[in-house]
Parts: sequence; C-alpha cells; structure tokens
Amino acid sequence: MTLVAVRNLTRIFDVSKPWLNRVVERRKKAFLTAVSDVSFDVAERSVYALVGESGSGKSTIGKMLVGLLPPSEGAVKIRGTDLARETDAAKVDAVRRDIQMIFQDPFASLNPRWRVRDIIVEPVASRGGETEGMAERLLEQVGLSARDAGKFPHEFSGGQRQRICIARALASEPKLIVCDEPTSALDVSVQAQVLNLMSDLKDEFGLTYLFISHDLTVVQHMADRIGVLYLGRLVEEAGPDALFDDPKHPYTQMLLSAAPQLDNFGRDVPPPTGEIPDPINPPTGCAFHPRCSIAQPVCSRERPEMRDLRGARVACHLAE
Ligand SMILES: Nc1ncnc2c1ncn2[C@@H]1O[C@H](COP(=O)(O)OP(=O)(O)OP(=O)(O)O)[C@@H](O)[C@H]1O
Repeated sequence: MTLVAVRNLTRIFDVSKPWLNRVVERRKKAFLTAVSDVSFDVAERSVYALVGESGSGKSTIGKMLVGLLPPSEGAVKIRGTDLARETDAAKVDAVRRDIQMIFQDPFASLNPRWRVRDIIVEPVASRGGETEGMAERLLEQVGLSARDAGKFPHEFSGGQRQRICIARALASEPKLIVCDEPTSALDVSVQAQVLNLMSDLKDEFGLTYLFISHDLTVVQHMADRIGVLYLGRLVEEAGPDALFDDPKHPYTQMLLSAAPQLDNFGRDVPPPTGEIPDPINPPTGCAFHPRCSIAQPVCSRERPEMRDLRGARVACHLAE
C-alpha cells in the first residue's frame, strides 16, 4: 500500500535581492526552481532513497514531505491527506504525528543543556503523553544503555548521538521517518553500524523511510526503490538491482562510476564531468545535456519526459 504519494511536486524560491532596490532602483526578480515536477510513491514499510549531488533538491523535497515547507505546485499526500491543503486540523495533527525527521548533524539537533532522557521524551511529553521508562527502553532499543538517560549529549560520540536522535524520533511511534543524510557526518566505520540499526528498527517497528543521500553506495543495500535527482528533477527511478546493474540515465551512470564505462551502444564513455549548472538559469531541454557525453541536438531542445524502460522510469531521450 502507498504511504506517501508525491505528485508533480515543485518548489520555487524567490531569490531576488531586495537590497538592489537602492542600487538599481528597481527590484530585480529572480527565481530558483529547487524542485520541479517530481512524482513518486513510497510504499508502506519500504525504504525510498532520494539520491543526487549537492543542490539537487533532496532536502527541499524532505522538508515538503514533513510539512516544514509548502509546495509551490503539486502535492504530497500521506495516506491520502495533503498536509499543505487539509483544513481539518485534527487530521493534520494525526498525520504529522506519524512523521518524524532525522537530520545529518547529530551535534546540532540535540539541545546541549538537556539530559538525554528529556530530549527523547520531549515530543511525547509536550503532547501530554505518558513517558515513564520510555527513554530507558528506547535507549536500549537503539543499542545504548538505560543508564545513558541521565547523561548530556556532549558525553556521547557522533554515532551515539545519532542513536539518541533515532530514539527521540521513535518516541512518537511514527509510521514514516524522513532521514536527511543521517550518516554522512559520521566516520565510515560508524556509518555502517547506524545504517544496520536503522534497518533493524525498520523491521521491528514496521517503519517506512524516505532516505536522502548524496551517496548511492550508502543506500544500495537498504533501499527498495531509488530516485535519482538532478537539478530538482527526477531523472531515473528504479529498484537497487536494476539501478546498479543497468543504470539507464547517463547521470546515474556518472554517479555510479568514476571510471569509464560502456554506453548503450557498447562504446566507451568517459564519465561526464563539469560543474552543476546555475539553478536560476538552468540549461534548456534536458538540464544534464551540457555534462552529458552522449548528448544529441534534441537534448538541448526538448525536455525528456519520464518513461518506463526495463523496470525503471527514466527521463532521457537516448536511454534504450
Ligand atoms: N530557502 C531557500 N531559499 C533559496 N534557495 C534555496 C532555499 N533552500 C534551498 N535553496 C536552493 O535550492 C536548491 C536545492 O537545495 P537543497 O538543499 O534541497 O538541495 P540538496 O540536494 O539537499 O543539497 P545538499 O546536499 O547540499 O543539502 C539549491 O540550489 C539551494 O541553493
């Protein structure tokens, strides 16, 4: 069953510089399309990974999913409820309670003056819920000790702090956890432990994850479905096996390999290089065409639509 339905989701930021008023005596309008026409479904109890380089719109989608940011166009529906448009406050409250978010930086997201116990139970306590023994139980469930409840965040390592963040998210008994680069601030050796923990907790609590990462290898073993973003657009979506064994979009191929690889015609393709374009003035047609080594004239003229191809969805004129 679908838990999250994202439909034609678009977010445009006004990045005009108001201080230019005085200088040029008129407000220079500029807009940045951070997310453009993105659609995907997240099945209940599955892991959907959103992958892309910095600035591809991953966090903006995450924020729209949890209701921190309203979409400019399109919609996010959680079990059929559109958080941005639903007028029944009780319904919005109930859906919000089902969603938690875990951030990249476990150092920044824990109040340094609070004991771990208070940090973990706060979301529940603030709603007047019963919290007796909750922190101790959750700490053990995330691989820490009940005794840690009386400590302060600075007494823990990065990986342990992320475990505390996970415990706090679990306290609300969520259905969906949006994880924004949850392991990228951690040492490589600790990353795997936290990912394994998240996998175990998912099965134990019947959770659904939207997992945001710039690193495909991080999500390879965990994701049931992977969406690849480029400059705010979904360019490919597939299961991990199809994506890793048979990447169809040249951008996915670039992400997967730093080494030269074969294209669809069996030719050697050097990995596309170059900078990510300016999102305020994105390239015409397929936004990836200036970096794409197999681009044809059509690629700069026409934006490729998402289409089904061998078990994947791909937005590329040339993928076959
Ligand atoms: N509040 C904002 N105002 C203006 N522009 C924004 C805002 N938030 C994000 N952006 C821009 O939107 C684009 C997408 O940003 P976003 O943070 O979603 O990307 P990301 O893929 O999560 O990148 P990163 O991994 O660096 O966080 C970027 O060009 C960013 O500069």
